[in-house]
Amino acid sequence: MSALNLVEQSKRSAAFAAVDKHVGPSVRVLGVGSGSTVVYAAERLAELKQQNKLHPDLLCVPTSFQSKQLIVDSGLRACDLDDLPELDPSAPGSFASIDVTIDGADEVDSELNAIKGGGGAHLREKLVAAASRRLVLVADYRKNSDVLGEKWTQGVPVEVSPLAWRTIKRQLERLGPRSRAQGAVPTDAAAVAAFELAHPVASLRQAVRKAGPVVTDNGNFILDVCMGKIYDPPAVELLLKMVPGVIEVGIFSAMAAEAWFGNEDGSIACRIPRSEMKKQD
Ligand SMILES: O=C[C@H](O)[C@H](O)[C@H](O)COP(=O)(O)O
Repeated sequence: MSALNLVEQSKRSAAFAAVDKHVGPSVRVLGVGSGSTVVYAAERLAELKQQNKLHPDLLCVPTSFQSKQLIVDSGLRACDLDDLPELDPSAPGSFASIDVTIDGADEVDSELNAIKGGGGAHLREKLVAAASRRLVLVADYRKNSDVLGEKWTQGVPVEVSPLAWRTIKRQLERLGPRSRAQGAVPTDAAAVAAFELAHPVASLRQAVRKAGPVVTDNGNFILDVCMGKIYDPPAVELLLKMVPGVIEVGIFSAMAAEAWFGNEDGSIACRIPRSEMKKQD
């Protein structure tokens, strides 16, 4: 099998396995992620729908324009996040009105912190993930990592306001130890040790087959911020998010409950956060 086919096959097997495990007739509201791996999840959902194995009134919450098309093309019903009924506020976890969300990832570390937004969809993806009782990631073996930034070296996708993208870029690039020492941003010890590079480099993501920048589904720009390995994803997420004009950061810290990977040898691995594994030992 060629390398390309191997990657596609591993995406497909991970997506099929995750859907089979998590999307049965009891799931009433499903979040549908974005990207090339989720295409296979949608393929499996369409099959299950044909076989009457899904809830008859299943609602699917999209995370992007692409995701909505996948839902509609699979014969499923799309529903906006804000159209979901408000749950009993006194019930535990009541904010989570989505039963489960299946989404892709660009890189996943041992605690299931993830980098997302390679396709520019991370703002809506994070909104949907935060409203989900369970976030399940699906990916091929190239995304399976110990530390974020080890395999995904294109930078953390950061959605920013087009109004002042140059100013935001400069501020993001000042998030090195020197600017922290000057008091430009918090000098919190965890944040200082959070990433590898003293001077992050942010680049405006350029469109392909259109002159100029990528414009997200929300009308914003994307800065890809290279900062080497990310040793403390929650601290870095917070640090980036504090820069005025940053709309959403493509670091998803401690949001995923499970990650399914298609391996090179054709097998499938399901991972939970390493700290959870230790508790189960
Ligand atoms: O913005 C895009 C999303 O975060 C995707 O889920 C992520 O980039 C992974 O995409 P793919 O499955 O194509 O590798």
